[in-house]
Amino acid sequence: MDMFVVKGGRPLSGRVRVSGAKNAALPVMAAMLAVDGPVLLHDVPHLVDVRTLLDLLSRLGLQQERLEDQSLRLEVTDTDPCLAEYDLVRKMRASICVLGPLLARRGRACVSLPGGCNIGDRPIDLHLKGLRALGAEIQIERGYIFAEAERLKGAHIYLGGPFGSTVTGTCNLMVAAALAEGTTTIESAACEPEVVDLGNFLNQLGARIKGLGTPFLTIEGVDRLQAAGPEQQQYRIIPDRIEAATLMMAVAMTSGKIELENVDLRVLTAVVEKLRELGVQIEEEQGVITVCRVGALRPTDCCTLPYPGIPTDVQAQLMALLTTAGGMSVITDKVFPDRFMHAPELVRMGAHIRREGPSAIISGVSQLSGANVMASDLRASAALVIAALAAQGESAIRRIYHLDRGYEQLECKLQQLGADINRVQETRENIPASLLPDLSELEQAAHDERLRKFVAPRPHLFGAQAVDKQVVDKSGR
Ligand SMILES: CC(=O)N[C@H]1[C@@H](OP(=O)(O)OP(=O)(O)OC[C@H]2O[C@@H](n3ccc(=O)[nH]c3=O)[C@H](O)[C@@H]2O)O[C@H](CO)[C@@H](O)[C@@H]1O
Ligand SMILES: C=C(OP(=O)(O)O)C(=O)O
Repeated sequence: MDMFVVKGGRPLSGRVRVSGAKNAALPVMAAMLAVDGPVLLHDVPHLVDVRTLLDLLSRLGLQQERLEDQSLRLEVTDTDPCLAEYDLVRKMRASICVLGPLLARRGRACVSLPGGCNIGDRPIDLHLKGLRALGAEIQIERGYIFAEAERLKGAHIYLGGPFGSTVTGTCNLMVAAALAEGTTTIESAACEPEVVDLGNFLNQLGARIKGLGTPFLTIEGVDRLQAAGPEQQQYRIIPDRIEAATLMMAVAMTSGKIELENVDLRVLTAVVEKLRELGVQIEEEQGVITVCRVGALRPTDCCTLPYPGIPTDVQAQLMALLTTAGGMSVITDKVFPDRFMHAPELVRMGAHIRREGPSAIISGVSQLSGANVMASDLRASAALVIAALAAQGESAIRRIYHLDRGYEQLECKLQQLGADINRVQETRENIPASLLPDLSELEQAAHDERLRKFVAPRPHLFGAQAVDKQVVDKSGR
């Protein structure tokens, strides 16, 4: 397993390009199961999630070819398979996006219940409700969804759940409805730019989806999805707004100045407004975004919401940033109210964070300090990286395989911006000495009255007297 070793305290500066969006690329790739003929996708990032989905899609009869660095040619060559096995599906949430295309194009699907980041409850009841409304027979047995339909039929679907709509659910239903007989209307559809990207992709291949980017979609079913000519055979994935926001927060936290290419600020309004409120300058000139922090960070209150609100996928990074804002901030996650696994890790670095239900109350400190920390999910990993870049001293961030699911070469991009961050194997030898207090340090501590009580139970360091005292205290005398 790999980990990052980060030496904090260097302001970021320079220019990098943001990659294509993971959460747009994955549903588009899955939708290819419903498409006849080849399509060349551009700006598909090199990510573990992309590789996992390609593995799954190849077992479902999709042939793939990486052409130039970021381009991927996909084409269905076998329409028989319909089984998406647990071993692959458990690794990522977006694998549930094969359900709609398989059902619509092949009439049957057997898909394991999906995995993904451990960020709270992630049911799929809305996906199933929508597919049932389109006429699918669905059962769940032994952890698998068994779905069947001769030809799906258009229907009216209300997709509102307790926390708003569903992103991957809307993706599944859009593909299913695109090939259904008749017209489907989806009320309370997700408006996220990644959903719009999938809709644009399907429309380019002959689908008739109207209302993209609004909560009310009208989808007129067609018989097939296929490129009408060479121009329609190519599609470019949108830039990753979450990666862009993460880099903006990294520069804000390290007081640097960077330039970002391949960013669409129009889909980042809520994030940009919030960062400006905190004291971050964000300007666009000729397609390049300049980000720099001016003065001390100000505290704020904020709430994650479905698009166009602040995305839950930047909540962890924003929390890292607010740990050093001067004053009290409150973050509430209205999409995943339990998505706070990063908070105790930030506390290891000296942050003051208290959890209150779906909120975290952050009391800003002047400086974080490097520590051993553990990534628990994709965006939590990014939050720890940001915090480590600004902390005093070195940090070791374990379990960065979570980060590799969704950030393309993040450490290389940060190195390009001047950060001292390295990927090393997770072994004891690779942990910075400053994070492994050695015996001589403890010996020194023994001479320091204030620290002595913390390390007293080591007989060979502190002598028999200290040990005796322990025994006496434990026995209650
Ligand atoms: C691969 C991908 O695109 N992942 C994103 C997608 O996940 P994903 O599509 O899994 O998230 P959803 O939009 O479905 O979930 C949003 C909320 O709806 C609830 N819900 C969802 C489905 C359902 O059937 N019933 C239900 O109650 C969930 O528990 C959650 O509280 O959107 C999330 C919310 O923007 C992001 O954090 C993820 O990065
Ligand atoms: C939560 C995320 O991914 P997934 O839905 O694949 O778990 C994410 O991209 O932040």
